[in-house]
Amino acid sequence: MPITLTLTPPTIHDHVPLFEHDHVPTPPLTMSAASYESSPAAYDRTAELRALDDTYAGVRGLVASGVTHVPRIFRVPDQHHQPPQDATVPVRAGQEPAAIPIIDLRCGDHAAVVAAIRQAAAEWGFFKVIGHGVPEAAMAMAMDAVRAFHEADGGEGSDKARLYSREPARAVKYHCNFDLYQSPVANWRDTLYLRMAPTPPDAGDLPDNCRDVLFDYAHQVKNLGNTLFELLSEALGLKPSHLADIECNQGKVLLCHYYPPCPQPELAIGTSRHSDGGFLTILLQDEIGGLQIFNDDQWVDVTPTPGAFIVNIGDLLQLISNDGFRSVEHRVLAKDVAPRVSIAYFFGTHIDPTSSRIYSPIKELLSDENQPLYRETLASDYIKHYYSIGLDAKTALSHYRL
Ligand SMILES: O=C(O)CCC(=O)C(=O)O
Ligand SMILES: [Fe+2]
Repeated sequence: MPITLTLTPPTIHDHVPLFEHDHVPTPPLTMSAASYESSPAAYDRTAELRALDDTYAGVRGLVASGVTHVPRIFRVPDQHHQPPQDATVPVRAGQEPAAIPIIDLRCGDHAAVVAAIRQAAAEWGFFKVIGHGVPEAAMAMAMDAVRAFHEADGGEGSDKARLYSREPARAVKYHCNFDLYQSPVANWRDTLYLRMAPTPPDAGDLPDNCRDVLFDYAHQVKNLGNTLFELLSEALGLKPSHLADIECNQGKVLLCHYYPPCPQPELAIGTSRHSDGGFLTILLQDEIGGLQIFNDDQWVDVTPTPGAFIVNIGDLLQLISNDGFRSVEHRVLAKDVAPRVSIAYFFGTHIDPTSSRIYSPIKELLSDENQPLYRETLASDYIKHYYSIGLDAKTALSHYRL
């Protein structure tokens, strides 16, 4: 299977404190639990990344092989668990989620819903929605299908082997870390990637065991996304169709994540801290937990709420709203209890690399008191920039700040 790799030399890991080993073996470049008990002297990060990639089996395959220690490519530097540089207080994990708003879209009071969304998007950048109209059965079936895909064997001829790729042009692919060779820390996570729009994938490309269910799920969540874009437009004081008119909802990507149980969760991270690059994300998580957002100088748990979706603002919506809405950093902790499944549905024209659309702060929102905070950007340039950085930094948006 052809895989195009862009290799970058290791960075932060050169400075990570090394683990103590009495014995210094040379790790073979094959995928086994033993090969990942790598030693300080023999550590070749790029080779180990490649070794993992070459298995086509991801973190799930590693765990299935019986690994009992977190391999170094996944080990998080100490500073990773610290807040971003501008924060002033230490991290406190395990916060109560008291203030993350839960918004009932069917409450019957349209103005109240718009006001709640305005406040949540401006203050939190994250909120949960209930009364959203997506049948709970469709949500449950999608989660089961994603779990089944990831837990299936990855041997020759399997869907996993067929789909394993990080080729940008492919609409349907499966891989371990889209930014494996860019980011300083490999995440304890595998992902099935489905680009649903602007061009829908061939049905035949989707794995047999989740094709119909995920198509149906994507259809339902697309409708919810359209509703949310209308509400968000109104929340900005614009006509309901404004965000759709400027094509914020055109590109659509589903990321179906699987976080295998981690033998040393304190040494690894499920998803490194990042903000989402697009306009809007609608996330479904199972009951395991681990998602946190960085709010008010601390990490706050986004606890599972049965039947709810989590909605968050992406970088480009922060840019065009001229900071009216916030794109907030979040991360997923590794857990040792059980596998965790989540499905993130991203909306953003920028996901289409051929898009020639330019985004800048929306003119109707600007005034003498509200001067533009960002320079304009070609949608495709933004995404290129975002992907070139990889997760683990919030520098993509700041690059465009005036
Ligand atoms: O798995 C999750 O809960 C979050 C995933 C996420 O943040 C992302 O895909 O951007
Ligand atoms: Fe995210």
